[in-house]
Amino acid sequence: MPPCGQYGDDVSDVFHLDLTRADLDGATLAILPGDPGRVPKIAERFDEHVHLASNREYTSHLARADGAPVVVCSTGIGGPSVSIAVEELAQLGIRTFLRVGTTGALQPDIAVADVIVTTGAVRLDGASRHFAPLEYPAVADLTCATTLVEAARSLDLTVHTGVTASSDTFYPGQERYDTVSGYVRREFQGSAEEWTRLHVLNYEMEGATLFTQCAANGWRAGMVAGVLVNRNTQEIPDPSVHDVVEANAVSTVVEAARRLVSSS
Ligand SMILES: O=P(O)(O)O[C@H]1O[C@H](CO)[C@@H](O)[C@H]1O
Ligand SMILES: O=c1cc[nH]c(=O)[nH]1
Repeated sequence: MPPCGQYGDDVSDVFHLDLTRADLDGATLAILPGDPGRVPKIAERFDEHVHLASNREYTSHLARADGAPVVVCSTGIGGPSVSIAVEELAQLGIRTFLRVGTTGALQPDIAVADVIVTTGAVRLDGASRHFAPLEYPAVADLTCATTLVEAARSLDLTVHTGVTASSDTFYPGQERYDTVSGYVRREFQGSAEEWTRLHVLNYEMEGATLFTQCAANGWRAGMVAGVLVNRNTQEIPDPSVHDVVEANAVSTVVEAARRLVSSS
């Protein structure tokens, strides 16, 4: 066991990701989709890629952008699982984390298949409190956010920037009534309208943990999400739009990763 905080070349497999430092071949940037099924779709957008490991919700590939190694690793759903992926990837040398996901828009002018680059997240989650007190802001790294925006624009995508609400639950925490019980706790009743009035752009489930954990450790993090549904018109996303939404977000993060590794 290395001394606390001193992770070097001798690290054996990290506990959940089933990866070693040697597997990453010196990579310092990771792309983090939530869905393990999205990992090969992202990795194959690079020049070459190889499957590294699959354990629980964590599937990882090593890809190359003009020779530079880039890790693609799924995080599963929610703050607790993303926090494990980030910690274990950081133990192996990753210092820049780009989350790519899907989201539900709150502002009426945001359309399905647009992309959202988050500048800061409302900490509705529990896991971020394990890294810093609630007064600490969940903010994206400026270079990561700017690069994601430039990447989206270079692809002629409609990109929105601003604040995201990160909820621990998909249903009550995002004020969805279309459930078995149909019940949303009083704390969350009216919350979607309030976040909308406060100019929050969207709901998702990992950003607040990712940003707080990374900022508190001095690591860089950015996040782009494809809009699956606009909550002003619909509660549950329509599966028929999923592929185009995912493709827009994936294209953005791949282009941003290329730019970040080529400039480092
Ligand atoms: O598409 P992903 O990355 O999973 O992101 C969003 O989708 C999941 C919920 O359906 C949550 O993880 C949410 O953050
Ligand atoms: O509405 C949505 C869509 C995707 N992911 C979420 O967390 N919420």
